[in-house]
Amino acid sequence: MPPAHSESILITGASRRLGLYNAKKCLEAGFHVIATYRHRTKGIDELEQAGALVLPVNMDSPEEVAGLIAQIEQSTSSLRAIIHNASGWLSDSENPEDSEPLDTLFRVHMQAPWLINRSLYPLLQKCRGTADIIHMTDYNALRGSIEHAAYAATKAGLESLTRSFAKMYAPKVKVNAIAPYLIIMNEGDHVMAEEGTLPVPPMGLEPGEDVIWQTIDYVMKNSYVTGTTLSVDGGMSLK
Ligand SMILES: NC(=O)C1=CN([C@@H]2O[C@H](COP(=O)(O)OP(=O)(O)OC[C@H]3O[C@@H](n4cnc5c(N)ncnc54)[C@H](OP(=O)(O)O)[C@@H]3O)[C@@H](O)[C@H]2O)C=CC1
Ligand SMILES: Nc1nc2c(c(=O)[nH]1)N=C([C@H](O)[C@@H](O)CO)CN2
Repeated sequence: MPPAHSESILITGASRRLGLYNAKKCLEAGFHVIATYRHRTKGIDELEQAGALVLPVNMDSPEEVAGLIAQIEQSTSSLRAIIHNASGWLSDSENPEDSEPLDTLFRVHMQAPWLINRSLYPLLQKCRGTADIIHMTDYNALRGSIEHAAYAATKAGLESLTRSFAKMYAPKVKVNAIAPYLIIMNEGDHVMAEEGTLPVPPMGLEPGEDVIWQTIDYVMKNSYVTGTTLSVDGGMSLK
């Protein structure tokens, strides 16, 4: 178990890949971790065994988000950081009359962070030093996407909330976004890579999860960075 005095970090969507990796890095750094998941995985078991408080929540449900907030308020007296990592990689619907996945991704990428940041701000204020909110957005948030327009739009909304919360919460709480290009491939990327249709950054593909942890660590250690979106894109913006 981490030291009782260690500060708490809330990270959402910690069941796999980047969320799981960065939750483990927070534990290694000596923080007490509160990790949320939707579907329990071996990774969540590992986090719990390492001393993290693991809490189930579907961020698509405002009622479940309210329940999560209440559980966090009962489990810690302060928060050092909130990392909004939970996200749905959902393709747009073929049906022009269907407003999914826009509705779902609005709730997951914007409404849930909105509710959590505003409700847990008092816990961030009780942090010994400066606290942090970090939003995981995306290289394509402001560029748009042909097949993931709802995903890109709601990530762009989250980037806008980054700047609004940064204005509201300074100087006690810094608020920043991290906008990666492709850090870890998923099914569709492997197909595109094999077909040669996946755009490759000047620094190459798949840098590994640690480049995101390095950015989180930098943001949390820098007392003067707020309201920014930090690109972690291998130079894609140069192309
Ligand atoms: N991987 C990459 O290359 C890139 C990632 N990003 C961003 O970085 C972050 C991490 O990416 P990555 O690890 O690939 O993401 P994944 O899609 O692999 O995992 C997302 C996490 O969010 C959780 N989640 C999804 N929907 C919900 C929901 N409705 N309620 C609660 N939790 C939910 C998932 O839980 P469950 O497993 O239970 O569904 C999972 O733990 C995301 O915000 C992503 O948008 C941005 C650009 C590139
Ligand atoms: N929630 C997720 N968001 C994103 C993912 C992912 O797997 N889950 N993957 C990417 C990659 O950049 C890539 O799949 C885009 O082609 C973007 N966001």
